[in-house]
Amino acid sequence: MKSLTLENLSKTYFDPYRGTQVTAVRDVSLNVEEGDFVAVVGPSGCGKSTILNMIAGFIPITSGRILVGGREVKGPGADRGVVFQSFALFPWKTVAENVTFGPKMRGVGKAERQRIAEEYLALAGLSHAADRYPNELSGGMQQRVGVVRALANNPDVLLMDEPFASVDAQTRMTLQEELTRIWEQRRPTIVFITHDVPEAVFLANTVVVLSKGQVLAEVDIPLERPRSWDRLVEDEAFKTLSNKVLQLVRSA
Ligand SMILES: Nc1ncnc2c1ncn2[C@@H]1O[C@H](COP(=O)(O)OP(=O)(O)OP(=O)(O)O)[C@@H](O)[C@H]1O
Repeated sequence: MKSLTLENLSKTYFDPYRGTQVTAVRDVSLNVEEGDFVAVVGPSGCGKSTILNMIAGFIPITSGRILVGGREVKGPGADRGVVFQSFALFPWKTVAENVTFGPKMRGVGKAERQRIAEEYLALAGLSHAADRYPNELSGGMQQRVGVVRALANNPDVLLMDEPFASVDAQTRMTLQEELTRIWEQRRPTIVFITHDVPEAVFLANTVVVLSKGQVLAEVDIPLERPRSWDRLVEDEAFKTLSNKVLQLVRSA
């Protein structure tokens, strides 16, 4: 795992309807320490996905720099793993084969792939589903496979764009608890994008609030770990922090 640094990052799109340039991200600087967990929130259109897509290397940056472990990155790379809300597991591959697809592409041998599958499926509580196919899994299980598939590539930074937005509320809370547990065990460097303020506060060490493409605030979340909804739902510090972030988002 490595640190992630954004230096004066900006992105301008050409809007074909208006025939003008639109600045989606303006001069964003951010430092995510190695092994840190940062959530990014903000109203629709504030530039969250644009920032994540630039970090992933999926879209070119207009100006500024992105550094992973102090080294400037340009374009996509296996050093940055990405988990989206809707992503495709390979339907013709089993869960274990999906998880080890990246290692296989990198030339990792069969025995080692077997070990990786066992390790990561156990991490996600999915050992029993190793030989199933994606269409035999619930939505929540598919999201779990997506998360460990990204982790099995051993990325320096894990980028997550609303990965739990499409599952029901109950499953979503379970996935959030599992992600914090996995983060505590493995300490991947995570940037997690979400609309959902309680989700951001529950998961992260720092919540970054974006407004109109700029960083409005960085809020520290010094809540104890391990975090569970049973405990935090009635926790005064959690409520106070969530309200603080919510007010910032509403003012954004
Ligand atoms: N390909 C594009 N071409 C032109 N404008 C774009 C493009 N992609 C995004 N934008 C504009 O850039 C701004 C930021 O969009 P972005 O999708 O990054 O916001 P967001 O915070 O992720 O929104 P949401 O929460 O709704 O997904 C918006 O004004 C959007 O309309």
